[in-house]
Amino acid sequence: MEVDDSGLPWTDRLLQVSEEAQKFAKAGGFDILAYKLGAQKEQLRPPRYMRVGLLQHSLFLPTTAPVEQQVAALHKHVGEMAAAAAACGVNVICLQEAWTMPFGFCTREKLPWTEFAENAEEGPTTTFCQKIASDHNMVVVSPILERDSRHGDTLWNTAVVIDNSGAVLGKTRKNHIPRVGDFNESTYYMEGNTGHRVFKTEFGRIAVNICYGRHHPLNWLAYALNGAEVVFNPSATVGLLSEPLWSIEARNAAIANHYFTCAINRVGTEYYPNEFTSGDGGKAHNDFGHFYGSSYVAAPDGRRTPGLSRISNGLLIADLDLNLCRQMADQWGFRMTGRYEMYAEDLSRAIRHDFQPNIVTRKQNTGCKE
Ligand SMILES: NC(=O)NCCC(=O)O
Repeated sequence: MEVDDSGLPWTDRLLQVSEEAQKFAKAGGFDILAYKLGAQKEQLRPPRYMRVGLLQHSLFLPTTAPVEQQVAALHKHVGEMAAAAAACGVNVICLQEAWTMPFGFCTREKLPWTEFAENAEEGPTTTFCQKIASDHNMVVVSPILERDSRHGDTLWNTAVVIDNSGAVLGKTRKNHIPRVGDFNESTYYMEGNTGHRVFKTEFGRIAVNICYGRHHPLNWLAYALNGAEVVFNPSATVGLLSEPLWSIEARNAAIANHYFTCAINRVGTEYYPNEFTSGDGGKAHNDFGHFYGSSYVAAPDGRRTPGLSRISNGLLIADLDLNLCRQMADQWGFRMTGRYEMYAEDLSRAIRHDFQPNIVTRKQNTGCKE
């Protein structure tokens, strides 16, 4: 059997969780799972492990509590989960989409939900995450609702990336805004304008494909073109809508793009004070349905970790040997065999207003005998 540097099989293996982390988990009522996704031993390159931590959680106060109190409760509990991740030696943690707030976009009401928006560079949540990052030498990916006051107070769905020194490395915005089910986010913010940034950290190159972007294979591809080795997919999605797709999309993206993917979803059912409808003839209701958690990590060779719970708060830790990305690129050659010029030509034709689909019909094919 192939072994890695530690002499253990390089396939999946459960990691030990430190006692200190277990204490945090018991006190905070959340699960911790830890796995290793190793690579084959190479002669010239030592293994290059990045230890990631994925956090999934519910709200800690009702959606009707004062905004400041809701944010403070989330900071407190998520801070404890991050401390558990630090106690496990995590290098990079990623929080769930819009982690500081209820996913109140279903309501289409502006207040109080827009009051959760914050400045990405200097807002209280970024300051909070900077301290976690510098205290624990850990990169923090913090997806928030952004208020961009330099551009007319516009709102964005943004992930802030803070490096392990505590400095803001940059931000990246959600590229694809859903128009499906109760996901009425297009009432609040537009498609992101930051492209497919990849962030070079001390531990490896990371990117963030926020939620609905996971349904778009070309979106995943663009992060690979820019050299991502790990792509986080912080999400907020509900069972009746997307659960059949959940285990497939991020895993498939990992295979197709020779990188690791980390799919993260919140848990719980959020209730809103005023009823809203789903535009499907059904009855008005006060809840968004069940956010099913099930966060997981997928490797470029198709392996994946088990998922966190569908109902409980949790921290998923995974050791990723980034050498596996190039090993899979060499083995399968998807990047090498991709016909990018042909796709680029197809795309540039398809976006023209006078586009004619390239369909061969009998009538056009005059060279053939009837
Ligand atoms: N947050 C978000 O974009 N949700 C859309 C639904 C989905 O992609 O599953």
